[in-house]
Amino acid sequence: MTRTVGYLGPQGTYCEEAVLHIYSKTDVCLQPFTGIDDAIRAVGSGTVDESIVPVENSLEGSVNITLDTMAHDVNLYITKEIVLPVRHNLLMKKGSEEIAVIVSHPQALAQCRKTLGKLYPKAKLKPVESTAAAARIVATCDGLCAAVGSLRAGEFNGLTVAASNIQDIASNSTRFIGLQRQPIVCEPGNCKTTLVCQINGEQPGSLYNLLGEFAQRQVNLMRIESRPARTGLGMYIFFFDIEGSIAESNIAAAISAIEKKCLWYKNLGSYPVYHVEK
Ligand SMILES: O=C(O)C(=O)C[C@]1(C(=O)O)C=C[C@@H](O)C=C1
Repeated sequence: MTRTVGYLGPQGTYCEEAVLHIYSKTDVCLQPFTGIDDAIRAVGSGTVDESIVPVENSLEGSVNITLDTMAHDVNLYITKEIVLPVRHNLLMKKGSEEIAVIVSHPQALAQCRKTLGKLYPKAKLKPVESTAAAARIVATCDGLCAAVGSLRAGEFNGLTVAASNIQDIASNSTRFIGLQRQPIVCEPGNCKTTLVCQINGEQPGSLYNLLGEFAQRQVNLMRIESRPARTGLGMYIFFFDIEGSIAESNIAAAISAIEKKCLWYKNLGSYPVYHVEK
């Protein structure tokens, strides 16, 4: 049976670009969603086999909706990571000159905030569901609007490029993850492992104690991110990205020690990392 892969649509998003670096269009059935959380929940409910969604950007940091949905709303595993260079363009209707409104995904607008402020100080920035949704809107607007998005989004919607490489930092890149209902076996090598847990924040040293379990086993942490636990103000959950696979004995031992010290805990899986060259 053909594998169905969900992503943040419509056609022309960076998310779709990440999917197409992993799968060929002829091998999978691509299913666009209007929201990142919809794409994630569709894996949980069995509507699609996998969804590929953004999780972190080098300029703007975490994509909170991805972290929160994974922690609170579904029980899924990360099965791959794709790091994609993100080069934004300002897309306009052919023949337009003035720009009063610039539309895009909030992450994309934020990644270009300084550049847009310099080029179009009077333009209003308007967030929409995705960069490709923004390009669609511009294709049907009165001509005073522009979209921040990819060259593909511009091409699909018949737009011209008014400015290219408008991200505030040239090396801008976004990490995407593939989510599935079952974990994969990731042989030690180019692997990462992600955990999320809630600790007892009222006990002094509880985070320090957790970190000690990694340190004493020479386990390298690549990222720590905290998000609200949703159990009250001042309560947090922590995401840990670890270098390596749970198939490695020191990582497996650190994880089982941590499990015992948390109020709740989820192992989000061990998975390979793919870097897309630009
Ligand atoms: O709107 C898109 O094109 C997306 O794929 C979403 C998204 C994100 O949410 O981070 C992906 C990559 C860029 O960082 C900007 C936007």
